[in-house]
Amino acid sequence: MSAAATTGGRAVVLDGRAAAAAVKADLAQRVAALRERGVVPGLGTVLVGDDPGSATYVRGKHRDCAEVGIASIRVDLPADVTQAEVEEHLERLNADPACTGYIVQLPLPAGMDANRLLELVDPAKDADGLHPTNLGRLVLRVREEVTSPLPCTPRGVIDLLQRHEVPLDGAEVVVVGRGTTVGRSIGLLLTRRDVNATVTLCHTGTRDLAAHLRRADVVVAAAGVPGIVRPEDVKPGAAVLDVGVSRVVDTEGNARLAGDVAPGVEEVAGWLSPNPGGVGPMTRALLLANVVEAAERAAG
Ligand SMILES: Nc1nc2c(c(=O)[nH]1)N[C@@H](CN(C=O)c1ccc(C(=O)N[C@@H](CCC(=O)O)C(=O)O)cc1)CN2
Ligand SMILES: [Mg+2]
Repeated sequence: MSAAATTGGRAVVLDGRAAAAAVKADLAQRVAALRERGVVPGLGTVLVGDDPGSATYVRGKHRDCAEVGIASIRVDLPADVTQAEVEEHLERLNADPACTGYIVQLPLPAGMDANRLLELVDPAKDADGLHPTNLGRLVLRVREEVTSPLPCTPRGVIDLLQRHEVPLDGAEVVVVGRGTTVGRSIGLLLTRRDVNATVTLCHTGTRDLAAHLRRADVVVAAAGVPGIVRPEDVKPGAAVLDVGVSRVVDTEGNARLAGDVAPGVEEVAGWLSPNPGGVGPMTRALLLANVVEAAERAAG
């Protein structure tokens, strides 16, 4: 990406909206080519309960699908649906030829066994790249091309860094947070031989987070803890990606969303992916990429 927008501080913005638009423009052409061959990629979403954030993200996914020509299948279920009923819906999506990929929106209501549901997704239709078979393939394939779906947010983080030519070969990457969608798997991608970074995964049990952050060339902040990455802990010139998001209520009772990166980091970092406008749009774009790639593989 050539235009080097800045954050108002010294850091160059890792602009996820612009990068996602480029990814989607490429996908739209590939979808058109598939459609010419009679293949229509279709994304299914399974949303359980009434979490407003999750509902917004799912709506956004279907808007994205319409933008690139992917068909949409929505399964919206009430919060009191049983585990067995959700599992039946997944079996239906597994069997439905119109659905070439699908996701189970996370988090699920308390009491639901999310891991069991993720394991029920047909690995060939696993648009989130979170099925154990696909994560296992990533573990095995350190050198050769991975031809199974990859986790969307980690893929988006690396794509965003590479588009801005942030050096990763031999770089010290510190990931903060060990959640399912980012922290647990991003090291598997960053340590593949074609990327070749060194990765430290920090979490709530890490004794001295600041010491890890201070030597990082790249920080991936995905803890969901507002402001956990402070300017005084960032190495000058480092790349910082603000992935985590939390809802905070200020002293006047107004709710707002807050990222994991504290104000002032833009004065120290060399690159900064903002929140919003950084990794979030890339997560959505790479989800579409997984759907298109699955349809291309199925079409042969
Ligand atoms: N099954 C999944 N569940 C969840 C995932 C996931 O990848 N798969 N990630 C998050 C939620 N998420 C997608 O599902 C997601 C969150 C936020 C954004 C985003 O683009 N955010 C914007 C800001 C909000 C907005 O403008 O609407 C941004 O960062 O600019 C995309 C995807 C947890 N669950
Ligand atoms: Mg973002």
